[in-house]
Amino acid sequence: MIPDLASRVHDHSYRVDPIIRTLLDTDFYKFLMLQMIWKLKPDVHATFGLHNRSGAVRLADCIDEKELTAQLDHARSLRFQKNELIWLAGNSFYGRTKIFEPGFLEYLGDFRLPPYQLSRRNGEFELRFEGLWRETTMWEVPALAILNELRARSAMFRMGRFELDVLYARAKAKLWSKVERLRILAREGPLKISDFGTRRRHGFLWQRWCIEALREGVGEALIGTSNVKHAMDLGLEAIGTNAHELPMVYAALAENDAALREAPFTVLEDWSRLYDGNLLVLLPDTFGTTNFLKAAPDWAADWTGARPDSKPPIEGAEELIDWWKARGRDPGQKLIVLSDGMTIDSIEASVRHLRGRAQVSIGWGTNLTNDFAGCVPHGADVDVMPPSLVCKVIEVEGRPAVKLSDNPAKFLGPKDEIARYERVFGYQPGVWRQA
Ligand SMILES: Nc1ncnc2c1ncn2[C@@H]1O[C@H](COP(=O)(O)OP(=O)(O)OP(=O)(O)O)[C@@H](O)[C@H]1O
Ligand SMILES: O=P(O)(O)OC[C@H]1O[C@H](OP(=O)(O)OP(=O)(O)O)[C@H](O)[C@@H]1O
Ligand SMILES: O=C(O)c1cccnc1
Repeated sequence: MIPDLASRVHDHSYRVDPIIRTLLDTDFYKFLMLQMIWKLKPDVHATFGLHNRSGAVRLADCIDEKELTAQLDHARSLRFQKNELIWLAGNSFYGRTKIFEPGFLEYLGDFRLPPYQLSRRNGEFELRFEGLWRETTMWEVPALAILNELRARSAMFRMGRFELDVLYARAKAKLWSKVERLRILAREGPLKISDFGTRRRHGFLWQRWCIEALREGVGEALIGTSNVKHAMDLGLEAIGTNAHELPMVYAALAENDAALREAPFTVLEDWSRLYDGNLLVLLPDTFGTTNFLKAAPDWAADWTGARPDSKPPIEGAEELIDWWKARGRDPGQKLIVLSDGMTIDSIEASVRHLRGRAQVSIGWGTNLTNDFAGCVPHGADVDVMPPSLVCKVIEVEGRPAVKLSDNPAKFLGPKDEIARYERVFGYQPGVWRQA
């Protein structure tokens, strides 16, 4: 039973209240990827780093460094509990039992989050995680969830009991109005939606409220949550695909341009050695979607679906549909996971547009689990707007990691390496926009 949220925030403001309480409080795809890393790249070192894309919000201005340290240290003190490992071992995921090997579960038994490096520069935190990839990768989601929740707490710290009550009442009503629109959408035709909102959520219990509200509101249309702890507790499916870090690390490890060009497809080959069925979802945009699809081996078109993650959703989906058609596959049988900054408006528009043309599934993140805009009693929205924080792999075995994406705002890496990747992959900026 979820406690009264306003009372809880009020009552918990006087002592350390751990944000991450279990290592299962993370995205399911992290476990899928971790098993592959543990099996195929156990000795690779990869550094992850925090990157704040919202220039206007300086985290160190609103988050107390000591509190941040206490939260990060608490997360480092966690171990997987026996019952959690038994659940991971015995539960079926994507219709498959024993998706995790016994050796991997044994590895998890000894797992703890590796050390972190925290410093400050120009009013901003620098947070880095250096070490083995099979350890550092697990920081991404909890680190982001901690920072986002600390920021939300700092905004709520000065609010009184009734202001908090109104804040949550408004946020609940706001979410419910989205649920009502989804109900209409679900009555019109197929709808599949999943919570992807762990990393940028307002808080753990708020995320749970959102998931449970969605479940009551849309029923079967809620296919699950990417959050493993919520999935376990609520008896929901754990949902996951794969992330940019895989091609980013493989690319950084490439010894020459030819190997670099092949790296995104080597990732797919390795992934398909471990997983099949609905877990074969292409992530085409790491170094640009158009060139990825053009260069992709024909067998890639046999994968179950794709997750376009940086073009506007309809354009991204249309490009995939054209590609499957050109490769002689039926797009109507393919799964398209839309997950980049989805809002209720873009969900409605893309689901309606794509109905009957492909199987669409929505991964709903920030706009599900951290939308308090217009809910603050004094109207100071800026304090509750989630900053665009990411925690990305930045260095691999001493070499810089690069992400291009279809959206230049998401580029990562040193300028000269970005230029090299653009050349090697034949990156085509904005080609899709002119279509
Ligand atoms: N961040 C979190 N991660 C996992 N579980 C959580 C988290 N926050 C709350 N819970 C769980 O939700 C329930 C209600 O939480 P809450 O913290 O309000 O309980 P509590 O009795 O006040 O405990 P505490 O004083 O330790 O916070 C408890 O079962 C708690 O374990
Ligand atoms: O609804 P949202 O808040 O967008 O959450 C979901 C997004 O989060 C992840 O990427 P992340 O933003 O961490 O990195 P990226 O933007 O570089 O893909 C994921 O790839 C989704 O795009
Ligand atoms: O599994 C995924 O693809 C996923 C989950 C959460 C957030 N972003 C992506």
